[in-house]
Amino acid sequence: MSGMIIAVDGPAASGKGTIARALARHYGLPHLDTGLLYRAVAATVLRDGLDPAVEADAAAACAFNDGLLADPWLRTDDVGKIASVVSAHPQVRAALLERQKRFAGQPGGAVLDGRDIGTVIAPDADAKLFVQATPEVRAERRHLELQKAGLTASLEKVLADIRARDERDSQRADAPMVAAADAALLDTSVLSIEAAVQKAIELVEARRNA
Ligand SMILES: Nc1ncnc2c1ncn2[C@@H]1O[C@H](COP(=O)(O)OP(=O)(O)OP(=O)(O)O)[C@@H](O)[C@H]1O
Ligand SMILES: Nc1ccn([C@@H]2O[C@H](COP(=O)(O)O)[C@@H](O)[C@H]2O)c(=O)n1
Repeated sequence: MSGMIIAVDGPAASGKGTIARALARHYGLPHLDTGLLYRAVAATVLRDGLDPAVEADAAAACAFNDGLLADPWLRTDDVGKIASVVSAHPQVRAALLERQKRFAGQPGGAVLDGRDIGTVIAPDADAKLFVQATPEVRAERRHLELQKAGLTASLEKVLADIRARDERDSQRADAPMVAAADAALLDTSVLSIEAAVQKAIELVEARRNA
């Protein structure tokens, strides 16, 4: 289908990126992982020795080179943690807003995943999903991912980081992580990837046909 906008939000390691990519493949739509933009700002702050807690420093890092988006370093938990610090600054959110809205508004439609897609970036999206899973399940998934990458953080540390990130992302004043009032909730805690994707397609179809 052309022209459909699908918004996928949810906390860290809930599976929203996996689902968003699968929906994009299924419907033949372009996909934007908006978390990567905040990660690029965080990586620039770290690389340039700036202070992520200082809004002007984080805002200066928004002029990153797009080549950075392909750097695997951006996917690490250290960068993710700093991303959730810089993303709380209104100037950072404002600097990244237009780019995301343009992606969402392209004529053929799009799938975007993040924290504020259904509420701020694409409030008129055709279908909105809020993907959830318990913090314990999310920590296990992330821990497994880290183990596969040869890293050795303990499960307890990964869980503590996930809880801290949830707290920062949901409590910030500007565009906090929250399910849009018209989002369908999808809890993936006890679903395999295949079952979660199937459920996501069913929910999108239900919204399309509503
Ligand atoms: N339903 C599922 N069952 C088991 N593992 C899953 C499921 N969904 C995703 N995963 C795995 O959990 C990890 C996190 O998934 P994913 O990257 O999609 O989450 P995310 O919400 O986009 O995370 P982040 O916000 O940190 O980018 C990945 O290793 C993925 O393969
Ligand atoms: N729309 C978004 C997307 C992300 N963030 C912030 O970036 C951090 C990293 O995101 P990941 O999806 O790659 O884990 C995240 O913790 C948020 O702080 C955001 O604010 N809005």
